[in-house]
Amino acid sequence: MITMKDIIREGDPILRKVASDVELPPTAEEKNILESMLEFLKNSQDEELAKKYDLRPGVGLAAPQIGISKRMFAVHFQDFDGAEYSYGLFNPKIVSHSVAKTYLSNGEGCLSVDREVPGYVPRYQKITLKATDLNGNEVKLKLKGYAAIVFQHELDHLNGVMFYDHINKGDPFFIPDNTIACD
Ligand SMILES: O=CN(O)CCNC(=O)c1cccc(Cl)c1Cl
Ligand code: NI
Repeated sequence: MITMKDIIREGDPILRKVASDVELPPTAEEKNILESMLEFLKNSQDEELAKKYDLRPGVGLAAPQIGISKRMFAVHFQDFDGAEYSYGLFNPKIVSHSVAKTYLSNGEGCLSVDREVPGYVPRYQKITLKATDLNGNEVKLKLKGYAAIVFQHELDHLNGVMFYDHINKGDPFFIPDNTIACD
């Protein structure tokens, strides 16, 4: 099982690389890895298991964060209106997005960043994302608000982007035009 010792921390160049496409169909090993990433997220959100294995909670995990520079990530969370998202995705791609942006009023955090980085992280408010899921099916997801934010945080990891790259250097709590809080 994946534990915190497997999580790559900032400073490791792999977090700044553009990850490589996964050749489809994925190998059994690639599927096992993605399934273990999803299992980590579920474990990290289970009070007993998180305590037992000293896991920091996460709603998403991208392969570069466990040292694998491949275009795959897992998400496991409920959004504010209770919709559940639990996916392992290969080669995710944003195919369209809103002009409008959104952000979480408490900012973002990252398992690869062992420090608080305060500030708003403006992201597209709505995205349409295409990918191949763990069962080998093409999925097309229309996401907005918190779900859109989480998927964009993970997709950033596949492109070597960290959440704090989006925080305004001069004023971390600057709110750009066309940007509204998601919560
Ligand atoms: O890349 C994934 N992680 O680093 C897992 C830890 N961070 C979170 O769960 C998290 C927390 C707040 C906002 C967002 Cl958008 C995310 Cl994703
Ligand atoms: Ni992260």
